[in-house]
Amino acid sequence: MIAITIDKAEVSKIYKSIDKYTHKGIQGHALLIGGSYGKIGSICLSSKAALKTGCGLVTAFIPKCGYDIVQISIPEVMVLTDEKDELISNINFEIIPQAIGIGPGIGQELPTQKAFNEFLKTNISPVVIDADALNILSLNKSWLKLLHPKTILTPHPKELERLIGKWSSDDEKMEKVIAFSKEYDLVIVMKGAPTHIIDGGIVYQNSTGNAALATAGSGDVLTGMITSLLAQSYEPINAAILGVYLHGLTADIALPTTGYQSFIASDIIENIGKAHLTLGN
Ligand SMILES: NC(=O)C1=CN([C@@H]2O[C@H](COP(=O)(O)OP(=O)(O)OC[C@H]3O[C@@H](n4cnc5c(N)ncnc54)[C@H](O)[C@@H]3O)[C@@H](O)[C@H]2O)[C@@H](O)CC1
Ligand SMILES: Nc1ncnc2c1ncn2[C@@H]1O[C@H](COP(=O)(O)OP(=O)(O)O)[C@@H](O)[C@H]1O
Ligand SMILES: [Mg+2]
Repeated sequence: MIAITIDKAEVSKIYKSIDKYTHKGIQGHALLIGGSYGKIGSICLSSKAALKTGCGLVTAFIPKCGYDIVQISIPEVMVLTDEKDELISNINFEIIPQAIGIGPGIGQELPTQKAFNEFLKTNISPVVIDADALNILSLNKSWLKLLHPKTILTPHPKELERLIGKWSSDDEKMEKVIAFSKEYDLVIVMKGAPTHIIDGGIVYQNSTGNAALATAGSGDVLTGMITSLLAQSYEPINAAILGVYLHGLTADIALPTTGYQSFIASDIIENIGKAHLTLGN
């Protein structure tokens, strides 16, 4: 196993500054798929985080009940809706996104499971899989072989346990995740304190972030950030490394003004700009 610390020196090697002559059409189009009745906020957070991380265009694919919510809360984001009101049942779109993030707030209802299966069979874009989409994979493990190489999975400890089963020590957990990453050729963002990223036999350990991130929606924001970087043509492993680093750095930057208690997921989004500025333009 090779172990690498994700610090400023490491991310500076992969960070791409913005070209003076770029435009929104070549800056990457990210599609965020998720939300269900009562959990539209998750996709608002992911979509806004994607825009703030620098991609040129963001579209949210959500159930109909979220249409006004997303349009009003983030006017910069375009919206496509499912035919169903309260859940996603048929993921159908004509745009060609450069990356897709799927799962925040999507729920695990049977029609949503079926839609996710169809999506996996037909999708051609690089993907980040999070939250309930991970739980759906855990319920249907044979679908794991439908994932393209280097698909990014972002489980928190409970989602990870559902995917790979229980472990009895940190060493055993790491062995199991490495084996899982190798078996399906996946990039695993193993969220925690600290977050590790596993790409086969290489394990990256993040150095940013603090307990302020233990707040609702902070993972939804991370999904938007990594999807945005993927859409901007970062290789999957580099999108995961840079996304996790910047996400943690926002909490380190904000902590002196928010304290641990009052920091919320929207504060991550507000500080993405300052985090980016520590690396370049
Ligand atoms: N505003 C919104 O719309 C929000 C929607 N969310 C969505 O709600 C759905 C359910 O997500 P949840 O993650 O809450 O549900 P889960 O049932 O997947 O996870 C919650 C369980 O995991 C455990 N857990 C979480 N992090 C842990 C850690 N670091 N160490 C140990 N145990 C840990 C908790 O104790 C709890 O038992 C997802 O689709 C998610 O995207 C949440 O992200 C919260 C905000
Ligand atoms: N104590 C902590 N220290 C550092 N990072 C944390 C801590 N608690 C949570 N995080 C980070 O916050 C995020 C939580 O993600 P997740 O559990 O998916 O949240 P949600 O589903 O509510 O959006 C992860 O990136 C995780 O690493
Ligand atoms: Mg989550």
